[in-house]
Amino acid sequence: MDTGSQDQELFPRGPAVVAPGAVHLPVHLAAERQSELLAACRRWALPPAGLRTVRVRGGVMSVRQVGLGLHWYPYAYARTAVDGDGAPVKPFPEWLGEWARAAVRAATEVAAAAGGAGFGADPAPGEYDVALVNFYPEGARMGMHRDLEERSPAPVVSFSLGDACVFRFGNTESRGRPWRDTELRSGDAFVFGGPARLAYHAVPRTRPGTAPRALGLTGRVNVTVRVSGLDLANEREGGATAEQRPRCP
Ligand SMILES: O=C(O)CCC(=O)C(=O)O
Ligand SMILES: [Fe+2]
Repeated sequence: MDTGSQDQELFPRGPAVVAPGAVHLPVHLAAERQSELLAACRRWALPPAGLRTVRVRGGVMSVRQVGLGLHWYPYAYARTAVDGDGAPVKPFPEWLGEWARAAVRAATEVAAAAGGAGFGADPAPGEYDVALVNFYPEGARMGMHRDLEERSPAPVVSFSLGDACVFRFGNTESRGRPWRDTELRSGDAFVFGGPARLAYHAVPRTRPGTAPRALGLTGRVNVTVRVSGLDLANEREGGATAEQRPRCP
């Protein structure tokens, strides 16, 4: 079915449990909050340790990224932009952790009302400590992957800004089916944890030109907020902790 923006008034989008432990929260961020988050993303994108092109085995990702709190690179975390300009990663702001916790609370209510799986214990204040900001210019996509570099089972919270996209949420076993496609629009949040924490997911395409005009963004920005479960101060320099795992460009 076409779920274009013109249908929004006729068929208001409600929160949905996409898989056990995976909840879509449409219009979670009001327009003002979206602008606030976008303004922050623009600051974070500036050097040092700003937006960069990510090299993976077999090429470069079409999505450009910047990390907060810790720097994610294929396929580990570090304290500095080891595959960028080498500068210390920008700090993770406390307010963004609070936004993530609020989204988890909202998603928990949705999951409970549906009688489904929750996310385990609510993350404590200050527990969210890293974020990955993804910028999708027209034509960018992200292949099927799992978020494996964190050592915490806490739910991942994703906030979307700008152009809508198709968000493909699969299973924990393989990159293949079954999966479910959800349209994520500007202001939507998506929370995945519990039994869905290690599920494969992807962004097969964005829908160029669908960003709310007032936001003033060409393209799509996604901010995923996570609990790293890592204390890199006590780990070896560079902080590589995860096995080499492919995240397709
Ligand atoms: O852009 C998105 O909605 C998903 C991003 C994602 O999966 C990731 O950063 O690991
Ligand atoms: Fe991901």
